[in-house]
Amino acid sequence: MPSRTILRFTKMHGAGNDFVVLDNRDGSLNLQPELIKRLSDRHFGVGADQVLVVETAQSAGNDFRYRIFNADGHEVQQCGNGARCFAQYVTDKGLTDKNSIRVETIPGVIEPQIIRHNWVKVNMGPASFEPAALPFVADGLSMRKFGGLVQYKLPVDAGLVEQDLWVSVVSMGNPHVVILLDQPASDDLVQSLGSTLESHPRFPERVNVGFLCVVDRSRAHLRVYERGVGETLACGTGACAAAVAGMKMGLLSDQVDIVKAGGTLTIQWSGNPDSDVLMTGPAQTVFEGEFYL
Ligand SMILES: N[C@@H](CCC[C@H](N)C(=O)O)C(=O)O
Repeated sequence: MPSRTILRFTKMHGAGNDFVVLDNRDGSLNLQPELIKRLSDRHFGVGADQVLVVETAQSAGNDFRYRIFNADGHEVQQCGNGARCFAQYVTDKGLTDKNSIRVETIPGVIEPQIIRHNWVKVNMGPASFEPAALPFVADGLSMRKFGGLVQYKLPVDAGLVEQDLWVSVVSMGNPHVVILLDQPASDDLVQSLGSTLESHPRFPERVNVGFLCVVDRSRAHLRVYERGVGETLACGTGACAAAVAGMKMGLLSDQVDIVKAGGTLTIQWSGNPDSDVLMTGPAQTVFEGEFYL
């Protein structure tokens, strides 16, 4: 029997947004795009929307470093559902005995807190509505205000939709465009408009596309076509972005349940520009395994 190099992993999900979680505290993993793509592949690999990596913190006072890779192999800045799974993972593995941890990500430190087993609240830091933060090239576009939120008139040609579309942009450390609809988005709309906007030239680093439909002031439906993945059953930063957009528009209260195909996340935000966005929801281990490299 030939010897095989084995990569141990944990499969997790947060509201159906699924992850392969790797422990790289010793820095030994070679996290090349090819490996990420193989792990994420639903037919030839484990299957995941994102690969999450646990590393040691680089600054004193922080507990861990958290790296995130989309299924297409690209490293990205932030992942909300992943943040809850990250906290549950380091707790389950006994890597910390703290209830609340400080976790380094590319845009800054986030603070997940275990509320109870498999239920995590995360301080995701502030939202930004500045185009440059995504980045989004807004030059020359018409703008209007919806409540306190700027909307941009974006020319789109996406098969089903060939028109000017009013959109808002939000950075949760990673880029989001939010489209407000009167009714929940159809599959066709999410696929055609999602894929077109994800790589629209106005978003040079591509974008996550959220389709928001408000039910009442404390509840909204959301579908997200994620950058580097396609539509997922839930997107945590997408829920934060859509919720704060809806709050700024005056349509949602300061605590809202965002309902997605895979589950519901609760988002809280005071509305002050510098205040942090809080996200609460599930984080579940599914299985552990060994991947043959
Ligand atoms: N599923 C995530 C977001 C993951 C990253 C995103 N696709 C991006 O490219 O920015 C979440 O729960 O936030």
